[in-house]
Amino acid sequence: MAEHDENVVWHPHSITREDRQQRQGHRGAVVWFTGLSGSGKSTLADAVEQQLFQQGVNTFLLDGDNVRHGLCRDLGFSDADRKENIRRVGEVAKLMADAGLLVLTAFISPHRSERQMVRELLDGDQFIEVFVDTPLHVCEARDPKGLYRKARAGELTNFTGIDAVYEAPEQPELHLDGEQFVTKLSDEIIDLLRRKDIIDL
Ligand SMILES: Nc1ncnc2c1ncn2[C@@H]1O[C@H](COP(=O)(O)OS(=O)(=O)O)[C@@H](OP(=O)(O)O)[C@H]1O
Ligand SMILES: Nc1ncnc2c1ncn2[C@@H]1O[C@H](COP(=O)(O)OP(=O)(O)O)[C@@H](O)[C@H]1O
Repeated sequence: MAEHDENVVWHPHSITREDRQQRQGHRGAVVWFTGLSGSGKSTLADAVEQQLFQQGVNTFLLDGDNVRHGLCRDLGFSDADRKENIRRVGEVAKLMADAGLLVLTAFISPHRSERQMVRELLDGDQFIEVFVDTPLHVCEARDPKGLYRKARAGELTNFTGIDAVYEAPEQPELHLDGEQFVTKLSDEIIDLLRRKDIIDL
């Protein structure tokens, strides 16, 4: 892949992130959900987005399943492809957060190094890592898409938690017990966003 071109120069713009935040009444940030397939990332991100949207926050939800139909349709599930998936999503999330949106992302993002890469793309308090910690046996029992069954049957390889690694976050901003009720978990997230002064609802 082509590296950064030294002949391409960054162009400063007159309207700043602060200008946008002032108009919108809240800060731009990225709430980054990570966890096994079936842990509840999409469900939770959707619940949080609904609450925030109804309160007038400008939100956007980037979801692995959806992004892989478009922006990342050329990528599979090798380590290299997952890394590129997260790199692209991280860059898009950053652009959206700079535009003032409260971005929610729901990607397995199994590797610490890639989550760290996204963290470093953003300002310190703009990246909120939420670990949806649901035990593998619970995710496997839920199996809403039948993918664990296929992985166990050997019909699907490189499946996270079965024959591909999931590296749990060591110091996430929020560590959630994914077996609790969705309403309780989404309240915990909204509380954190308030405490961090990202929203003021
Ligand atoms: N091999 C393998 N491993 C894991 N997941 C797989 C695989 N193949 C397909 N799927 C489906 O793709 C969804 C995960 O995509 P992500 O973009 O979130 O993955 S990653 O962050 O790049 O690891 C994931 O969605 P979620 O269940 O919502 O997590 C699966 O439905
Ligand atoms: N907190 C929860 N308690 C019980 N079931 C849940 C919870 N969160 C999600 N689920 C269910 O688990 C399944 C997987 O959730 P999903 O949000 O698709 O996970 P992910 O996006 O991490 O793959 C779905 O059937 C969903 O309804």
